[in-house]
Amino acid sequence: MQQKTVVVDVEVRLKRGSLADCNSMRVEVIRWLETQQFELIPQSELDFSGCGNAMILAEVMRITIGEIDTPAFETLRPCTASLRVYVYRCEEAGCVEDTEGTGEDATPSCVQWELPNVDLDGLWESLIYERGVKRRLLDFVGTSLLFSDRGVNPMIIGCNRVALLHGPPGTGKTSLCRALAHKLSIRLRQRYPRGGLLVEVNAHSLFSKWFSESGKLVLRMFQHIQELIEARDVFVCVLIDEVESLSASRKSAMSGTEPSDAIRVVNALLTQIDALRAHPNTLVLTTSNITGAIDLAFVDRADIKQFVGLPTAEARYSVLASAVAELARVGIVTIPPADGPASQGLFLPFHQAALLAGAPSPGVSDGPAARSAQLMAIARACEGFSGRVLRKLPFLAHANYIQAQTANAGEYLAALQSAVLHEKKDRELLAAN
Ligand SMILES: Nc1ncnc2c1ncn2[C@@H]1O[C@H](COP(=O)(O)OP(=O)(O)OP(=O)(O)O)[C@@H](O)[C@H]1O
Repeated sequence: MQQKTVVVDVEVRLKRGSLADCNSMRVEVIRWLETQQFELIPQSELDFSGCGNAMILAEVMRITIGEIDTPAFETLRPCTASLRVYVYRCEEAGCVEDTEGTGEDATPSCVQWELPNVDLDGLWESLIYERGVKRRLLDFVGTSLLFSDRGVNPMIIGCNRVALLHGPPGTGKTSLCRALAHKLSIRLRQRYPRGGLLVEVNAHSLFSKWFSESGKLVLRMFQHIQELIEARDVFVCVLIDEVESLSASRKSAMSGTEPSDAIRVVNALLTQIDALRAHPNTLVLTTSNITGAIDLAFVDRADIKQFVGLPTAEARYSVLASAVAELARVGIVTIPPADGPASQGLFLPFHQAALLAGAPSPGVSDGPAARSAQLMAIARACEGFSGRVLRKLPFLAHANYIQAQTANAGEYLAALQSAVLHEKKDRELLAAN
């Protein structure tokens, strides 16, 4: 018998209103998968329509394969993998804003999500980074939990359970933090049966017109977080966005242009973050656009500092391919029936597309190879664009160059190319001014 070595995480989302028992479902899914020979593709959805299991067909909405740590090109099948199956239900209500003040003066101090949350489901898979970025974040949490389980003395080995994601604007840092919190609430379900909570704080908002009140605001907010943490069967992620604004305030305070209030507020925040360390069911995720501007006191608290850069050619190709596939799914982009269902056969995988020499011949836009070559040329032209810009281009391509209910794939890709050229010109103009 072949040895089962590679661990594969499989997430099973139950349908809305499903009353299925998660443990029984887990057993059913494992039983089915262990007999299957198909290839497991990392971060893809599994087609289980032909599984022949009445319980799975009636109750399951989606089955997703997690990150797989095998060398690229190595084929992995369910029957030879070691499967870790997680069954979950999504909280249907979106985020809730906890605001300070009333009327015009109302300032959202934090936003709270119950996890797993329907609004965040699929976000992790939609974010495309170089190999290892997501794995590193998951491994960081794994090590943090192991150390706290084994009672490793924090005075001997520092572990604050604080992560800092930094990089250019629009590269998906905030989204990645939200997606990580959602993912953890699914994967840590056995440990935290009541699920998770994500409390999102925008650091900048702590220093706006509420400046003189900020100290109190920080304390009140962390008191609230402490109350949430008290329930030991809930995993609480605290996301602090734009942490560089804290340092800016502290620096200006130290140079004497601001009252000592600013120093007190930042110190209060750092003290509160330190206090969270005592609770193993918490994780602090922070983001920043300007790495150099972050307070060293803050940087030192982060156990890991993950740079999140502009998308690589492979990521750009995948983001754009997923956008065209989505438009094909809803029938806005059409593909010839001979190419198969819209969800498949639209584009070749990146490594195959990269082998296609140059752009496709003019006028030839049908068939996965021709489309992939065209998309590859577009993806290459998008060098320097952030993920945020890439996600907007497919909309602009339609709005500016199609303006019809449907377009064939060739027409749409030509529109996408025009949208990219337009975006580049806009950027050149902005840079020149
Ligand atoms: N690598 C990527 N893959 C897929 N989508 C991405 C990627 N990077 C960014 N996006 C998309 O861009 C949008 C903006 O992302 P987000 O706001 O999380 O970025 P950010 O880095 O936090 O930005 P900022 O620093 O300006 O706050 C999201 O819709 C996200 O899904």
